[in-house]
Amino acid sequence: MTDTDTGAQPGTAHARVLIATAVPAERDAVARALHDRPAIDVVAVGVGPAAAAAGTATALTTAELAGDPYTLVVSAGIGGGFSTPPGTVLIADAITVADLGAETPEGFLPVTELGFGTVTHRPPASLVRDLAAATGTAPAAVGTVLTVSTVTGTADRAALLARRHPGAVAEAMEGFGVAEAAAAHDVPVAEIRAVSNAVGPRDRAAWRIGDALAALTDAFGKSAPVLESWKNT
Ligand SMILES: O=C(O)c1cccc(C(=O)CC[C@H]2O[C@@H](n3cnc4c(=O)[nH]cnc43)[C@H](O)[C@@H]2O)c1
Repeated sequence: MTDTDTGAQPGTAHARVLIATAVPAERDAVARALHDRPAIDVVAVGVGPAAAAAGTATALTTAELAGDPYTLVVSAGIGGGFSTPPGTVLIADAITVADLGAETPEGFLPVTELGFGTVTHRPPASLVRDLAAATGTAPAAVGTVLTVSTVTGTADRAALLARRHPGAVAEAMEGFGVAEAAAAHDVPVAEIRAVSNAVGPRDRAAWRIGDALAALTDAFGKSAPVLESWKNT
């Protein structure tokens, strides 16, 4: 296929978007909004940052080797909200791993303070702005989405995370892994979450997964034109 076939300017890579969810139910909720969008692929990469990084990196490498690389990666799914009700759509302006580091007698040290790696990936500001506008997301619902390896289950832990990350709007388990893979391939990243539950004392019966999945479908229906047309300038 040539650049002309895709409608892109000659010599300009056409947009190709990879959306990574944790589980098939999330993948299907996103994909429901994306029929007739051949430039966007949705894959379920597994639960947790390690599975997410491995699955995303595999998809990125496969596309590169096929000569049709992805130009944008999105981590998507349901998540715990810090202060917004189930069904709220949240957009990350920072994707931060909350529990990568070391406990010390003086408290938690992020891995960067140990001299390693990174703890935050920042989606491009113009993409965050365009996604928020397209989905009608309020400014208060744009913020840091934390990545955790253990779902928060107590009020104490929720308060500690909120104190440590005052800009946090949500926690989930994959964003940082997806972002690490995207960064390794030099591809920009975004994260979109729909709230299924509150971050706090564990109450699995109170999770509103159906509401969150429906909100996810709606958000991706509205976001698809932005994802397809957004250019990293
Ligand atoms: O049981 C189902 O039908 C079902 C359908 C879709 C998704 C699920 C999940 O359990 C997804 C797990 C996924 O959700 C994220 N998540 C949601 N709430 C939180 C939270 O409070 N803290 C951290 N992560 C959360 C997370 O990304 C998981 O991978 C079930």
